[in-house]
Amino acid sequence: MTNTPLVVFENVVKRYGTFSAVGPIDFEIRKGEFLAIMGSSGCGKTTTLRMLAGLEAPSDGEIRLAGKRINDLPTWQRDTPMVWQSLALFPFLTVRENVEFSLRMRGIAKAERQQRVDKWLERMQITEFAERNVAHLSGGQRQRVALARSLVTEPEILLLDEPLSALDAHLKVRMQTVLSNLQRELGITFVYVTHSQSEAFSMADRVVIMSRGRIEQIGNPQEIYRAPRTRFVAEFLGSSNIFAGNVSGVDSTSVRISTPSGEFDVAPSQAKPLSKGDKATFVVSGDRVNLSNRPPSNDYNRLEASVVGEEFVGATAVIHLEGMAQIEIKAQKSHDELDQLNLEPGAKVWVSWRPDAAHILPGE
Ligand SMILES: Nc1ncnc2c1ncn2[C@@H]1O[C@H](COP(=O)(O)OP(=O)(O)OP(=O)(O)O)[C@@H](O)[C@H]1O
Repeated sequence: MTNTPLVVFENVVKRYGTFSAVGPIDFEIRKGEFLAIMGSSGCGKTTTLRMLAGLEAPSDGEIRLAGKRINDLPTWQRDTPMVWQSLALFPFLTVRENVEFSLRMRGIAKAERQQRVDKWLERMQITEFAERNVAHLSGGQRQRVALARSLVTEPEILLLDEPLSALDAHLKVRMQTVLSNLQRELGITFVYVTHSQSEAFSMADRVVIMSRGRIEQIGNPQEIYRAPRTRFVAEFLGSSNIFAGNVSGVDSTSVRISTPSGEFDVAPSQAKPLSKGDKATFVVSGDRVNLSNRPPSNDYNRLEASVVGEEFVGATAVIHLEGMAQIEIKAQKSHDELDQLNLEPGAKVWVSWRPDAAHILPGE
């Protein structure tokens, strides 16, 4: 992957009548990267991808591919093939004919077509099904045909719209590995739209998080997970311990924030320098809070809360608590740790955390 932008979205807006579905958005897609676009239903992910594919024209702004404006370039003149969840294979054609299709459309001679199709059938491990009708393949095999059909023209960029969402969990994970390996080996830019945090975070070099047609954050998975920019991103990632208030004091090592649930010290944020009186919102992830039935002996941030209930999540459990001013707190702990505590519903528990376990949301 390089830092050279292959695609640039500049002030791009898509309106349907008076409804603004996307934008304005500004972002770049780097050459050779695996970029995932994620967000909840209706946030504009597919519309963004369709604009890049040429299936929708932007209402405003400019999209550039390799430096050239492509707003009005028809789909068939751009090298931006797309793989959908439905795959859109031709049901009346064989695997070979499906893979060969776009080479035929480009007028490539028969001998070369055959050689390129054979290479891709082999690469996607579907040679043995070459003469079979695609209607008679399993979901995973059809996925491989769809990928071979898109990649046989060796495009610079491949667009994927929820390609794995119809597969069962096991096959999904297997196809994630196929996709990641393929992308790395080929060095082709992948733009991958998904609802799924685990898909986006396990495969992508960078993730774009969208909400209501706008970009909330763009960055690598670790950055986004450790340092969400906005309340939306924090909530989207399931980090539910969110405190909002006003800065009541600042020194070189911490910022004191006064909230309806108490006053807390938070490590200063380089992305958002704060002064007394400013509004501030911070998050503490559930796995970074400590629980105890007695007041903690350290001088960490603390608040008293009562137990609402317990939720089992495999090897850990999430304890739901409620503190002053109805603040909801979630603490994620191992079963061993929880065995030491009284967590009957209604029991009083002390919740504490270190100032550096909290993160100030710079976008709030
Ligand atoms: N052709 C259209 N006419 C009118 N509104 C549209 C059209 N296409 C999309 N929209 C609206 O634009 C918004 C964004 O849609 P889009 O399909 O891009 O969302 P999405 O994030 O991909 O959602 P999902 O994950 O459910 O597919 C939605 O509110 C949708 O209803």
